[in-house]
Amino acid sequence: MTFKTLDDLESGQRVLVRLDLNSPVEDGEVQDNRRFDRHATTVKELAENDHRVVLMAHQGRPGDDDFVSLEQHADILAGHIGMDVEFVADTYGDDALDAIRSLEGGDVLLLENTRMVDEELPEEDPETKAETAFVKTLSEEFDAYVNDAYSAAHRKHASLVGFPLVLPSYAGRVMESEYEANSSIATREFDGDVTMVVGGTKATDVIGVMNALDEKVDQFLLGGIAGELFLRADGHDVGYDLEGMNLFDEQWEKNEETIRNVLDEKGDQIVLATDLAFEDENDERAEIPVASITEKDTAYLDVGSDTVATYTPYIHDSEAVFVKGALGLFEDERFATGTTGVLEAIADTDCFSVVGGGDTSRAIEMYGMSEDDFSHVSIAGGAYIRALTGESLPAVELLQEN
Ligand SMILES: Nc1ncnc2c1ncn2[C@@H]1O[C@H](COP(=O)(O)OP(=O)(O)OP(=O)(O)O)[C@@H](O)[C@H]1O
Ligand SMILES: O=C(O)[C@H](O)COP(=O)(O)O
Repeated sequence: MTFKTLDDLESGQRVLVRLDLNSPVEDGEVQDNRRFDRHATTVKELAENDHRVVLMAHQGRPGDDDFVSLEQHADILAGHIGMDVEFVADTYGDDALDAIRSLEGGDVLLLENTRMVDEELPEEDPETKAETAFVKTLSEEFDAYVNDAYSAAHRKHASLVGFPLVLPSYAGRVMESEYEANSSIATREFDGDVTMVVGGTKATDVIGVMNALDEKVDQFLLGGIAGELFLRADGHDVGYDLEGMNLFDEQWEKNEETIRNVLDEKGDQIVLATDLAFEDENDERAEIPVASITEKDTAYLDVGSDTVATYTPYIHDSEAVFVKGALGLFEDERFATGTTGVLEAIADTDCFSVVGGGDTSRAIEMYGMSEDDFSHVSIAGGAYIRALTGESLPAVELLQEN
């Protein structure tokens, strides 16, 4: 491990901890999710080592519906660690400082949403962030900084890159495990086949992964919105926006040439869906072979069962399988077959497997699978894709320099 961890942290200190508790919010209700459960390990360990633990996190983006206070997050987190989590609706003002100074060893306090601080969001160099009033004021109150927010590590925000320049810094347990697993595709050598399952909504994610990993990966199995755009490039009447949709055509305009080039250059490594699923006149799942599609008149919401049957042998014959992005609208049970079919094929083997993508990894718990069926289930999305493509994660690099 190339950074200091909690094993290196003397007990009984004043510790400022950055988590990523960014969660789905439905009608103002913050939804519990695996991020709370994973970060609870770090928080509990710090409290049990008699530290005065102060937590920072963000929720949503200013102006978005999910941009809310962290008050609910404190209660959800408390439920996961089985301890009180005090909340103060302030980040670095007098209320926050008073709350911080009144803590005793083993206490846990959550500060307000970091994105309510003007200096937090602009992506700036760590040196600039270290000079902000936010970082300078808070860092005076602490002996150490712990960054556990791997899934936000691609952001050059003050709470992520400002503190490591002014406080001794350590990786939390989530940071450790996510870094280890997500960098493994780049750092580990596999004797057998390596397979990547790539889907989801963003063609640029799929293109980035293929361009970065074509030397490492033997086959890319495609699905989702991105997979349909590759089918469109392959000459099929799919991957088009129908009335009222905005999933395909804008991406196609921006990426057509790149998609065609990737398909030409890496075609022997790319496996496309052989059939797709849609909602029939009875609102039920129906499937159609891609070769039989001759009209641009249907919205396809999943890859079909024949595609799963085609993809399964690749997975069974692989030493390592990495997943990024869902193969269908898995949130609707009728269109979960592609995503769950592939995940079950992975679970059936003892290959090294990493499942990533904030939305995709939710499919595991939604459909009764266990995280233990996989080597690692990442809670990161954008950060995971950057790890796979070898792009920098500024907050991780700063921990390594500390
Ligand atoms: N054919 C499809 N039609 C509509 N939605 C789809 C389809 N295929 C996949 N999706 C959607 O793609 C989403 C997952 O893709 P996304 O690009 O968000 O990847 P992720 O890695 O899971 O998330 P993130 O990158 O945001 O962490 C799912 O929520 C799913 O509903
Ligand atoms: O949920 C996430 O992907 C991370 O928390 C990053 O959130 P952001 O994309 O709003 O920076």
